[in-house]
Amino acid sequence: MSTVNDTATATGTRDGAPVFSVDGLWKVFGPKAHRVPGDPELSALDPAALRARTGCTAAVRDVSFDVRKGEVFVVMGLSGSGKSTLVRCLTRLIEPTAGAIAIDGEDVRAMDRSRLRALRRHRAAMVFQHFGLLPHRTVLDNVAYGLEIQGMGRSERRERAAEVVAKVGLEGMEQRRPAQLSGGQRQRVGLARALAVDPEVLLFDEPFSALDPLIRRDMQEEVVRLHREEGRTMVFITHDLQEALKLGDRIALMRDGRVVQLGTPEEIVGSPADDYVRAFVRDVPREQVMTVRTAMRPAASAEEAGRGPAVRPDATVSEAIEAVARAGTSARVLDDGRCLGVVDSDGLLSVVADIGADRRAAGEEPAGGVPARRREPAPQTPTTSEEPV
Ligand SMILES: Nc1ncnc2c1ncn2[C@@H]1O[C@H](COP(=O)(O)OP(=O)(O)OP(=O)(O)O)[C@@H](O)[C@H]1O
Repeated sequence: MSTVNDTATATGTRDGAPVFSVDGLWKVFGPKAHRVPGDPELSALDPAALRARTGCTAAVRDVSFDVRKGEVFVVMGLSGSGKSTLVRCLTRLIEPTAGAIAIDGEDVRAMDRSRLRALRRHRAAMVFQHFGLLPHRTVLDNVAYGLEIQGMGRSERRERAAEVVAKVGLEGMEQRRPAQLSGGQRQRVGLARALAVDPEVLLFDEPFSALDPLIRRDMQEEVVRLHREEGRTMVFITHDLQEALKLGDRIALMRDGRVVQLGTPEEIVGSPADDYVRAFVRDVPREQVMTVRTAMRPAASAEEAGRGPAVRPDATVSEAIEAVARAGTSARVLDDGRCLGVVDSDGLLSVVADIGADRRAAGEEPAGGVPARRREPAPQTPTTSEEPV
C-alpha cells in the first residue's frame, strides 16, 4: 500500500551526518539591510513594522537547521514565507545578510568565486520550476550540458547523459528538442541534467508546481524512487502540504521568514507547534501520516504479545487499521522480530480522531491507554521470521 510518508519510513536515514548546516541565517532585502540582524529592537519587529520603519524585508529570519545526509528535507510555507530565498542562500545564489552556512563542514560564506562555482556545479545542483532548458539543444545535449561545463569530453559526457536520460524514463527521446516535449517530460530533462553531474545534494525549487496533477504525482514518485534507490540528499521547496508530507523525511515549515516548526511529517501533524501549524495541518488524513508507534500500547500479557497479525513500528495507522480489521484482533508491533507492543482498534481510532493528544502531551493517558512518559517496550517475544505489514 502506498502511503503519504513512505519515503521517510522506508529510507531510515534520519540519523545521518549533516550535509548542510545552517546557523542563525538572515537575509534582509532593502537599505542598510545588515543592521537588522544585529539590532535586537529591529529584529524583533514584525514584517510590516520592519518595512515601515526601515524599508527592509526580512525574507529569512534567524533560521537554523541541518540537512542530514540521505534525507529529503522539505522547506514548506505559503507564498512569500521565504522558502526560495532560504534555499538560494545555501549556495549563495542569494548572498546571506548574517549567519553561518557550512557544507560538509566547509564554510560556504568564506568560499571564493571558483569554490562557489564548484559548489553549484558539482556539489549542490538545482532543479528549477521553469526547467531552464536550452531550446535549440536536444534532450541528450541538454542533459550533457552540466558535464560540458565541467570540461568532460564529448563521448564520455554523451554516454553519461544517455544513462541518466534512461534513469528518468526518457529513453527514446534523446534527440527531441524541449519544444517537442510535454511539461512533465521537460521537468524530467531538468531533473536528469541535475542528476548527470552526480551532485551530493539536489535542490528543488517548486519543480512540479506548474505540472498538472497526474504528471505531478508521477514526478513525485520519480523523486521517491530516486531517493530510495540512490539515497541522494535532497532539499525540496514546496507550498503544497500533501507534497511535503509525501516526500519529506523532515519538513521545515516557514512563516514570515522564520521556521515555525521543524520535524517529521508525523511530528508536524501529530504535535503541531502552534495554532498556525495546527490550522495548516487540520485537514490532513492523520491515518496516512501517523505511525503505529503513536497508537501502540504494551501487550497486556505474553499471550496477547504472541497473537494477531504483525505490523512494523513505522507502518501507518491506515495500514494497521487494515491489518486489525482483517484479523478481527489486535496486531503485534514487530521490529526485527522483537515485539514492541500491540495496537488495537481503540488505539488506532484515537489517533485518527486525535483524541488524547492533549493528555498525551501532558504525559497522561494517550491513544491506546498508555502513559506517554512510560511507553516502554512490551515483554520481549522470541524472534520470528514473519514479515510484518
Ligand atoms: N530581491 C528582493 N528584494 C526585495 N524583497 C524580496 C526580494 N526577493 C524576495 N523578496 C521578499 O522576500 C520575501 C520572501 O520571498 P521568497 O521568494 O523567498 O518567498 P517564497 O516562500 O519562496 O514565495 P513563493 O512561494 O511565492 O515563491 C517576500 O516578502 C518577497 O517579497
